Amino acid sequence: MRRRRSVRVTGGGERRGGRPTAGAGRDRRPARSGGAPVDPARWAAYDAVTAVHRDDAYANLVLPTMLRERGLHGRDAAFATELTYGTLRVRGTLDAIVAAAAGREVDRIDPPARDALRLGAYQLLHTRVPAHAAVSSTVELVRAVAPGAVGFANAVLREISGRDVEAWTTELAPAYETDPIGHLALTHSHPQWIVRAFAEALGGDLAETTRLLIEDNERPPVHLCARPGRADAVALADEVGGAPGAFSPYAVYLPGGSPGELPALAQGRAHVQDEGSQLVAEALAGAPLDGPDSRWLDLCAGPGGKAGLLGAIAAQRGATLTAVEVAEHRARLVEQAVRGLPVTVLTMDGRSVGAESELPAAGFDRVLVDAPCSGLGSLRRRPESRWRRQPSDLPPLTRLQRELLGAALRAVRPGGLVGYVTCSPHMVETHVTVTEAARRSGVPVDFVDARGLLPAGMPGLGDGPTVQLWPHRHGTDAMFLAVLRREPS
Ligand SMILES: C[S@@+](CC[C@H](N)C(=O)[O-])C[C@H]1O[C@@H](n2cnc3c(N)ncnc32)[C@H](O)[C@@H]1O
Repeated sequence: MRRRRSVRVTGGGERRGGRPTAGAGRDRRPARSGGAPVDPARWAAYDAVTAVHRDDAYANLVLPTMLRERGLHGRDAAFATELTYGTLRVRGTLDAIVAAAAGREVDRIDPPARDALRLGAYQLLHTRVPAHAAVSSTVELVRAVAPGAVGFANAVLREISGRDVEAWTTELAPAYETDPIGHLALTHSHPQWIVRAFAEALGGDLAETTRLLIEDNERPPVHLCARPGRADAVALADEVGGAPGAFSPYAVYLPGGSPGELPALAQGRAHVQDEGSQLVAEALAGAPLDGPDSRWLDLCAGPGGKAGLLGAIAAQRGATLTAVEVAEHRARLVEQAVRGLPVTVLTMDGRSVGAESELPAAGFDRVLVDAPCSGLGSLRRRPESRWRRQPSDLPPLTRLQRELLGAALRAVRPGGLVGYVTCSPHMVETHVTVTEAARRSGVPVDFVDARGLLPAGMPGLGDGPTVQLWPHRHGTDAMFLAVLRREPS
């Protein structure tokens, strides 16, 4: 029987089992039973992947902390990051291959051995690590975390190493002709329901859906937003060694993938923000509006990315922004993000428009609803999220989205504008929510063609009046934007 051995990462840098963490980056810890040592980068990747699967941790939060605590930099940190994010992203395909090689479902493999095998399979199938090194280092990892599974792991890895990833997926995926969604899901490592939702949002175009799935599996570049009035994108790009964005006038693409401790961020001249988020915020701020234009509202502000940009634009235009966030800790993040800008942060439920004096009905000229959503549009930035999300998440989310958009339509004055945004292309969170919320609100509205609010010449914006951005078309997260004008009274 295999013994389970839990390896736990704690905030204090201690692990059960006595392996030190803090400052251990240079250590070559001996394997437990006399094998070769496992290097710190693979340990970090293993511990991060395990924390995600066992503790529901987020890789983009847990891994940087681990790297810092263990003193991992440069190539070690890059390797640990590649292993962690890559393994989590393509877990679905890896699991099918591990199961086939093991002759049993992955659910029937002990979790420590299972995560080690996923990491080993990733190295064999998706990296240039020589096969013998991928196998031996993974076997040593298994020796440390699941000693009873060493022989099993060795056999499974040798079986996997006999073919490349194309050969494996050709064997395991259903035929494209009879089951295109199942084929794409296994080949490109996405849950089937998500592939189906993407295909629907792309009008059933499976070739384009495939391009999107491929893009979702790439490591995305970090985008910075040069805050208007505080920084210029071209100068910031020079300063950080990056490149100005293709579409947003504020965007800078950062080389190397990590913003680290950039002075521009510390000094509030810029913040990290996907270019798509910048574009939808800028679109709402720039939409033509008759009459007063000084009271802006962000109804779902945490953690404050769009509030930071809107606040900076508001400062230039003599407007003020009210930023509403229901979660206390996220409201505090908004406060940090808007420091020095003409923004008032309210910790309250955005649905209370008309019931709270700070959120008067018909009291705002421009209102943003950046609604809580499934996040299916930013899967490339959150490697584990595609496996965590479930179709059953959608009904409560869409109810909340409708209620928040209804509140926004109450909050905007006659003639004013509401921007509805999701970081999801799922039709029930985009078109269905907007149509239903507008119908139920009883507030008469017209759609503004959002295509005309985006930079001239931007390709692939569809037939309007709403806009769906896409990673594979625009290099942005898949942000959706609808702009509604409340009919003047
Ligand atoms: C998609 S995020 C907004 C992202 C933000 N606009 C930005 O750019 O950083 C949605 C936010 O809405 C908040 N939220 C959820 N329900 C809410 C409610 N009823 N009222 C106000 N905020 C709510 C969530 O806590 C979350 O912070």
